[in-house]
Amino acid sequence: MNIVSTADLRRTYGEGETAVHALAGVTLEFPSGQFTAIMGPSGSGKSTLMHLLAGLDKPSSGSVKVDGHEIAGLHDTGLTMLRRERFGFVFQSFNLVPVLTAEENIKLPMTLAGREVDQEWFDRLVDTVGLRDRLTHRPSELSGGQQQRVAVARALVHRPAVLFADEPTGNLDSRSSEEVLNLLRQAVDEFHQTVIMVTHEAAAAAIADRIVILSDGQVVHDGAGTDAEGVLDLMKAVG
Ligand SMILES: Nc1ncnc2c1ncn2[C@@H]1O[C@H](COP(=O)(O)OP(=O)(O)OP(=O)(O)O)[C@@H](O)[C@H]1O
Repeated sequence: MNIVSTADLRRTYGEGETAVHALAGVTLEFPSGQFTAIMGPSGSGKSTLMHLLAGLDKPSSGSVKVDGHEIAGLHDTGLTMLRRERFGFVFQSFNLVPVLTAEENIKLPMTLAGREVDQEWFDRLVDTVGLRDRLTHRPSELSGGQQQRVAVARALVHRPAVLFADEPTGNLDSRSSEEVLNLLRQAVDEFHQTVIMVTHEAAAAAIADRIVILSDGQVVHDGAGTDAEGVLDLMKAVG
């Protein structure tokens, strides 16, 4: 089953001669339980695509469906609800709340939604991300890798339909990157999560089941995952 799908998705910034076609007709399907890496050169439309998929921006034309329902026409409150209920987010800049402890940060999506935290799930997440002994620490007392692991747990605490990751390893050293990527992989393999990750790092994309490459706002490659060398070859092949 497709959790998210797009049809002829377009997003144009500006008008007339100066218009930028950030997305120029993208049709993609994202089945449940798949780990997709979205790649492409700078300015190819990766962030624009992710923002549209996640209901953070509205398309100029075309369709975005979540669970088979069109979201392009939803009002802001509807989109906010959708994001809160169905999506989890991990960004390059961890985006944790500085005054909250790691535990409070992880539980925040539930607190905001006024929902009870499933303690068993919380415990499993905390053990998976390896932060049991850091739960009372504030973000400033954690390393970058630890902060990103808090962010991953936070993104999963409400069991989202899709976890969106935007350059999740962009601010991390290679060891922390590997830890965070392995966590995302575990989320797919063990928790049957669906992950859509934007990255320009071949080593990061190599963890995915599927590689989508954008160029000038269009899909120029959509195929099975491969190792880092294979990803680099793909990137070269599409120019
Ligand atoms: N708010 C905006 N206003 C005008 N143009 C924009 C805006 N956002 C993005 N663009 C343009 O749309 C195109 C796609 O941008 P986008 O950020 O989606 O690319 P990207 O692949 O994510 O790039 P990067 O890897 O550098 O983050 C670029 O040409 C960019 O300059």
